[in-house]
Amino acid sequence: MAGVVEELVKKAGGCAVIDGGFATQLEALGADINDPLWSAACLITKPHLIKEVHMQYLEAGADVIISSSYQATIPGFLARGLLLEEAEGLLRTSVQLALEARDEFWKSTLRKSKPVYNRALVAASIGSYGAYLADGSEYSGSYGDDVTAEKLKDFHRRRLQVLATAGPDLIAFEAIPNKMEAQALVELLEEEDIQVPSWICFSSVDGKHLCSGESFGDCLQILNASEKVAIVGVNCTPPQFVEGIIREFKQQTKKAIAVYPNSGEVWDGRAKRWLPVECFGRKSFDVMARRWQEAGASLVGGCCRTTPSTIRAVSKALKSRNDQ
Ligand SMILES: C[S+](C)CC[C@H](N)C(=O)O
Ligand SMILES: N[C@@H](CCS)C(=O)O
Ligand SMILES: [Zn+2]
Repeated sequence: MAGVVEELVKKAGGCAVIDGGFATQLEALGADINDPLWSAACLITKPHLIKEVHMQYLEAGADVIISSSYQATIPGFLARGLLLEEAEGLLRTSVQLALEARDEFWKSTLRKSKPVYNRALVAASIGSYGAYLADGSEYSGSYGDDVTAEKLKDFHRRRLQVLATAGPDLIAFEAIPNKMEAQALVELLEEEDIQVPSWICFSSVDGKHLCSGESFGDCLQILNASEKVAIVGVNCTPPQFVEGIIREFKQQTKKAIAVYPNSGEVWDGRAKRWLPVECFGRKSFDVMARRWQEAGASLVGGCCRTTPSTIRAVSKALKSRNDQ
């Protein structure tokens, strides 16, 4: 584990808390994210809401907050009519807003007599190529025959460079749905010699494979070989699968494991809405978070359709255990 993460996990008593659904909470605050840029549209239209969401997750007890750049891509911003410098500026803004929220929150916490929080880390989010396509392929892993690892590296390269130099503590590659993209990211981290420690989290729809149907074990072998990857895990995956996934990861890797599942609802990529298939709320997350820690996760949080109240419950469950 990278030093900075190791220190945080230790301070958090063995399991650090990641924030919850970022886009979900932006919507709850009134943002319209029905947009090809999804939550990243708010970098243009409503940056104050982005900071507000970060503040709410910090207040809820998050030890790690994830920036608003999941679907912020240079081609996406160019298609919106922005200039290259503007697009790169918005990527930097996404990290800046999270850093500002972290620093302001930490300053206000230090003024309180009994600190119950840790100084949070900021992870710069990088969503998959499928997230950019906005066609549901981040949950199928099917990018078509013309997409190669080289093409994926070229897609990710400049955004990674810009975000890595914007001052985050971590880079968070989120909801990676297939092996080719995992391989491309590991190669890119080496080629660009990125010094900021990374996590790479996969998405899964069946709890046994990546969304593409490929094996976790094969992908973990690729990640295990890279010193640039500090943490591996799953996100935006139904929570009922997470305990089994942690147990499988434990057999396949020595790296720290992060899990931050969604609520169990399923994204309909065509209709662009969540289907309430089986929805787990904060009460279930409270119980499950303890089991995930016992199974070996070092970082636990929530993804889409989880909220600050979910994260408050997770934080309470994990931190109260440490006080015993
Ligand atoms: C994590 S999914 C719900 C993100 C949204 C998707 N990439 C889209 O733009 O439709
Ligand atoms: N960090 C992103 C991940 C979406 S899958 C969010 O929470 O909106
Ligand atoms: Zn998600």
